[in-house]
Amino acid sequence: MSELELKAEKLDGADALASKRDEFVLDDVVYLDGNSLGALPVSVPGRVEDVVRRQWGELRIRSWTEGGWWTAPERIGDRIAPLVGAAPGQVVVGDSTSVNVFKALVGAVRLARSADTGRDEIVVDATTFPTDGYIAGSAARMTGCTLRPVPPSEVPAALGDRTAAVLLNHVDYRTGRLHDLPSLTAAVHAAGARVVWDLCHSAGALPVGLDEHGVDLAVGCTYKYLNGGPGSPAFLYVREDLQDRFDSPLPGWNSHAEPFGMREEYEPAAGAVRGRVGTPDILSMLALEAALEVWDGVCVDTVRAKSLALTDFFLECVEAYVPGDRVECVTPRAHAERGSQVALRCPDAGEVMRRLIARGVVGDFRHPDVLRFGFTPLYVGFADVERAARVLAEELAAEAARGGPGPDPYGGAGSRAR
Ligand SMILES: Cc1ncc(COP(=O)(O)O)c(C=O)c1O
Ligand SMILES: Nc1ccccc1C(=O)C[C@H](N)C(=O)O
Repeated sequence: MSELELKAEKLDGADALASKRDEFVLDDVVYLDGNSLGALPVSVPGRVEDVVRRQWGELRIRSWTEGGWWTAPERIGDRIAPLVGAAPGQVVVGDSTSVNVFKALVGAVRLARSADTGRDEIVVDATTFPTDGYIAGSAARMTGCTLRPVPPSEVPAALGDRTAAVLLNHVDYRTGRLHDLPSLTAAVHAAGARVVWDLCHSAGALPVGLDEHGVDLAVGCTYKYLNGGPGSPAFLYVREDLQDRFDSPLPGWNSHAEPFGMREEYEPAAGAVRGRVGTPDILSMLALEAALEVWDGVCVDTVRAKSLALTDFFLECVEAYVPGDRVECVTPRAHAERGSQVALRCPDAGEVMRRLIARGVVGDFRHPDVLRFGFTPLYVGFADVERAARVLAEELAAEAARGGPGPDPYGGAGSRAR
């Protein structure tokens, strides 16, 4: 056994979360793509079977009330709340992240304007995952605002009297950079504006502290580190003291104070329910509820500590195994600036990733040249990390022996990038 294999064995032996892996359906693949689609928790198939056969098949309409379907969005929101540092009553589950970005951002502009009508700018993370940028553009057009894309580090300097709302990513999907949520939130507030945080790449991976840091609104998906399944519903956080003034741009009947009153006039419900829109997607939602059971007894600080240990160890193994100039790490080394992934730039990343996947090391490729490896502390171990780095080094060496990078597998176009 090599020194790093021995080290991996020792780290796995001391891992307080090691037994969690058995709560997931995994084979001998090294799965480092939980930042795109989390693995399947063992409890989910049985629960989905019950929801479909018994709750839907036998109880039918009674399940909306007796089976707790109607209140699932708030109930499951309260299960997610402690994972993102929120007290109960502020998180609701439903719709996609994209839809919740829209609700939150338009809601944030309306909140800012209720105090100062002169605010007419939306600042958006210039490096954002595309959907947030597209939706911010539409939100700006709808609200008569100007859209200002700004790199997160330059956001404080860009804020002013005209800023209505700021949309930021907690962790950059491509580089894995963790942005400073407390200080950026404080800067936005000092300028009199409202902030919306996209937590897709931090929820379930690291402490967020929404209440502690006074965040206004936040959204996140549940299919990455929360393992809710493909397309599982997203969540929306509206801070308690803002809920009465939160004016959703999608005021569907599910957010009405009295949905079954079927009244002509809209009267928004109190609390997190105000963030709902239409009928919840119960099958996905209850699959997510089952998936969240793996968090019972798990502390996010423990998850964060293991996440940093995993990414540290991956960087150590890559440095030891991979020739220096072959890859460039674009994920910050500083723990305070690192999410739960490592992104390596490499000239023919698409082809390299294809080869890694063929050898049982599953990460993903992000346009134009990034190998992305996500580390989900609940089911990734240190031996996985060592193996991934070793296979990466072997594939890069094999490629060099073949005469270097081949042609760009995507022909230089972005169509295959996700
Ligand atoms: C930061 C971020 N926001 C939003 C999304 C996607 O939103 P949706 O769940 O609506 O597809 C993703 C990933 O898909 C993401 O990484
Ligand atoms: N929802 C998906 C559906 C299909 C394929 C990927 C995704 C992702 O979530 C991508 C992810 N947001 C990313 O950070 O690249």
